[in-house]
Amino acid sequence: MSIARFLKRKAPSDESGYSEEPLAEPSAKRMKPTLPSCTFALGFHAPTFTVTPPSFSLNIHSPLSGKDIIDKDLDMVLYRPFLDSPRQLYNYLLESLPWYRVRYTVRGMTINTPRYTTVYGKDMMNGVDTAYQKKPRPIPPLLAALKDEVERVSGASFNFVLCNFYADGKDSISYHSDDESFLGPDPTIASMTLGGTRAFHMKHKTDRSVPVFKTDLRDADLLIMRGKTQACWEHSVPKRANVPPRINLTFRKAINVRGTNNYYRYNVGDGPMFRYVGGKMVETKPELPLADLLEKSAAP
Ligand SMILES: O=C(O)CCC(=O)C(=O)O
Ligand SMILES: [Fe+2]
Repeated sequence: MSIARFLKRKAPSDESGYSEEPLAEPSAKRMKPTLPSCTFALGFHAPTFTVTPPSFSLNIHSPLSGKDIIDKDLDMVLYRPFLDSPRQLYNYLLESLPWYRVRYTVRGMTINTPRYTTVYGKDMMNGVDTAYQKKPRPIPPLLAALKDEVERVSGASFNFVLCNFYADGKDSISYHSDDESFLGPDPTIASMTLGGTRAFHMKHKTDRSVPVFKTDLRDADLLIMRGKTQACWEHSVPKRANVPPRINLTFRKAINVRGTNNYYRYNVGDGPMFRYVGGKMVETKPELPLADLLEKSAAP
């Protein structure tokens, strides 16, 4: 559904659960999903988004079966596909989410994050908002519904959804592991792909005799990384020529305030916000109405 079509609708008066401030920035037990196919009512309170959310079905693929990917210190399960008919979800997230291109400084060096990011959630300490450097944003109902399904399948629980958008092959994430202490020991991280296929590489941190693990991640894939995977391996999405755009959602559990502060700092940041309008990213402000944005996107 296009944003233009959303615009014609009025916001319901009870759409009060969510508003965005101009923000300055797990060994899992596998379970069978109890609902092989679910229809979600997709209430989605996007920031400053004064339109009624669309309603469409998200169908968990049935029968759902995961493929184990096991190597030295590596413990993963790949559900391919996790969802049937993911296209609407991809389009909706791309057009509804506020995106950021975060720039930050470490040891005097300016780093430009080479992809669009955004984040929702709050750690399990669940402090008052004033305890945080940036006000945590509740997970919108659509992403919360997806999170519920991912929790059901992975047996893990999550309180954060990190979103990446790789607009083209120049966008990437370099080798890293999601092993910060604020995730607790041996965190389970669930990673969902929507849209284009991208290469996904993994390497053992210390044992150079273990071959690099190379796969691709495809539309509607759900990769669950667990056990010692984060402690012992790094993963990356390398730059590529001529690849289609891709959204990645990662589901995680942060155990303390430090995790929340870290996630907002590096996935929202202090810079401008972008929206995907009329087929491209347009720099905007949270308060700018979508009609203005559409005009801006139409400008040459
Ligand atoms: O896009 C992906 O598949 C990986 C994303 C990732 O590793 C991260 O956000 O930490
Ligand atoms: Fe990661």
